[in-house]
Amino acid sequence: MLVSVDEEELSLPLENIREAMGSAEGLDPDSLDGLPMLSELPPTTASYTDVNVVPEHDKKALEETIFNFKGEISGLRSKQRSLDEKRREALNSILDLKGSIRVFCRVRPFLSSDRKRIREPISTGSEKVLVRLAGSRKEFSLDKILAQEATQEDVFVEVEPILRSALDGHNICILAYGQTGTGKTFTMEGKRDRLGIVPRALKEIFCQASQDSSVSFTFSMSMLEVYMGSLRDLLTPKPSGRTYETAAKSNLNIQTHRNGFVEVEGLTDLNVSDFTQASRLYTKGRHARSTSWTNVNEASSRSHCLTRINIGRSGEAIKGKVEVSKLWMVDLGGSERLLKTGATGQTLDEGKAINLSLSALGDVIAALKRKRGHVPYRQVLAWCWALSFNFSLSLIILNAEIKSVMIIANSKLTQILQDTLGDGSKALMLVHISPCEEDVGETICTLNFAQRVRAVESNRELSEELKKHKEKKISELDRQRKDAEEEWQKMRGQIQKTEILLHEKQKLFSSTYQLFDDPNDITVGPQEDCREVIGTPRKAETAMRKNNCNSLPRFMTSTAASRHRQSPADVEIIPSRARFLRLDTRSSFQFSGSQSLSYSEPNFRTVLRSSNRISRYAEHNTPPVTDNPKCNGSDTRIPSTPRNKRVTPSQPNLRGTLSRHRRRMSDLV
Ligand SMILES: Nc1ncnc2c1ncn2[C@@H]1O[C@H](COP(=O)(O)OP(=O)(O)OP(=O)(O)O)[C@@H](O)[C@H]1O
Repeated sequence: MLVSVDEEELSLPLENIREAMGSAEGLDPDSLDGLPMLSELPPTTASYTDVNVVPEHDKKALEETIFNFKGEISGLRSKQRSLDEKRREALNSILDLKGSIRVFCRVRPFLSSDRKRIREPISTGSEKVLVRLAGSRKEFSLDKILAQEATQEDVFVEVEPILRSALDGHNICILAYGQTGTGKTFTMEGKRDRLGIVPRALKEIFCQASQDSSVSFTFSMSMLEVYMGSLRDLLTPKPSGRTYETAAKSNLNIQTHRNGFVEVEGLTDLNVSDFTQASRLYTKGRHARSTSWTNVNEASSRSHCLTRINIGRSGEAIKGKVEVSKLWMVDLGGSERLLKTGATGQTLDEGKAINLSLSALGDVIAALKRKRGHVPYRQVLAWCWALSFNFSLSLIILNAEIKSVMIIANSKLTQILQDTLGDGSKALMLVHISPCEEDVGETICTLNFAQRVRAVESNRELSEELKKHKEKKISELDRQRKDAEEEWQKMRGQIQKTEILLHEKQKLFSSTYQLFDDPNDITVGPQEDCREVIGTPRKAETAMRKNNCNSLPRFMTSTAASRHRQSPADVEIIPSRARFLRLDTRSSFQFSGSQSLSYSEPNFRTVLRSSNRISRYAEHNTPPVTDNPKCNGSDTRIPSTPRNKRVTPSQPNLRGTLSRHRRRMSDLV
């Protein structure tokens, strides 16, 4: 057998050859597409009489290239980590400067059922809302106003930075507050074609997590509802023989650990590894809530619905520690003015329950903003016991007990949220208002509440000079954050490209020298585009490895006997020890590590072709390297979820029933 080889080319690393060939044909040397097939390489001059004889120095060159690629990847990764650190610090400072509890206002557009007047009572600026009422005007300043025209996308853009902060390890709480029918559920859940914050956030966190290979993320999800003092688990499995109603009504206890960590005892907490799973659970939770709505009269707008994502972070970037943070997304019950409505009985109790819990929430947030020593998470509880005592003195024990049970239960909302409203956490409250004249009274109540939550900072109105200074600082930090993010993305692109080259070399090395992939080795291809597969990086990596492994033809994968010969210890030392492996361990199908070999023997040609096809197959099956893939939950398509499993709002016919249930208290007068 005669193989002709250019001896000089044998010592050239593959990328040099590629570069030379690429530039000769006007190709981008970085691109793998358009590379000539090995079979197309021109014949060379040197010749060997036996195919099994491959110069040792060529093997060394290949090993060195692999070694260098690994070094390059680890250097890039460490740069990426420090950039991520910079980005996190900048983002955190921005959020702190803007305020750790921010209040936005969204104005609902007019609905076809609304009576529209020529002169609208609400006018908006970027941070101000003006309300006209009987000849007087009242102005409210908030952090951001989302006018009637604001789309779901506009809302999500404002929420995005705080989500990033959740992945960075902070406890986060996003709350939708407002009068019944002003669009809280629309903002949080959305509609099929206009997804709300929760489904977008689920998509965004998995997408962002899949891009960060320096941290390993784990996610789990829970959903519950607070209705008239009972906590209802919305993801509990339905036990056979019991209606969901009975199963879900189990009253759960809240536990506060010494370190301040709050846990709802017995609450279903399910691991989720990708967006599809999470959205499936979210749909289940929403339906559970819907079911109870149809069965329990008036429960629709009389409850708070809470979705929690627990985020676990571990890995090199956080020095081997495991950190857990929480993201709460809350659709609060509708606030009502009880005196105006003149409601009685159950409706009055529900209204009181919601208003009390909302007022307790306002107290807690206001206290936190004032950075008071005592935060009244349980203030309502103390009050309730005093009330109960007084009443018992007056021998109205029964009445007092009923009231105290209700009040205790209502404070549960603030108890559950206490570790996401305290130090180091960040909260965003989206207050919703109606554009209608007849709702102006309730609109003012809502905006007063919003002002109260924001009161302390706005009372300390900064001077113009200080305001400018603050804005300058924020934009400077924002630039730093964006620069770090851009650099990080570039690094990511470089890592992906180097990983592809490394992977090719490793494959070439294994196929040539019959060594097998080291399971602990960096043998990943490019990271998958999160728009196609949204999962945790670890999962994506595993899938990629499997894919790579399966892409080898059978004769190139290890047999039981060869695995036995090649102990794991041998495999682990590919870069250092493999170069000393004897040539006689190679099979007759092996060829030199350098792809500059030309050949004339037909069998050899077949092997080379199949090897080349493998590499091309791998390229086609790995998603393209995107320099800056956009995660933004704005892409509302959910490609991989079957139609019947997609996140959808409540069924229209059910919605019809619900809207009848949604008795507006103002209509009861
Ligand atoms: N920004 C918006 N754009 C279009 N439609 C909206 C918007 N906001 C609310 N709506 C519509 O207004 C109606 C009431 O909204 P929604 O049910 O979200 O109110 P809510 O505040 O959640 O009420 P409740 O307190 O009873 O739960 C729905 O039909 C919804 O589609």
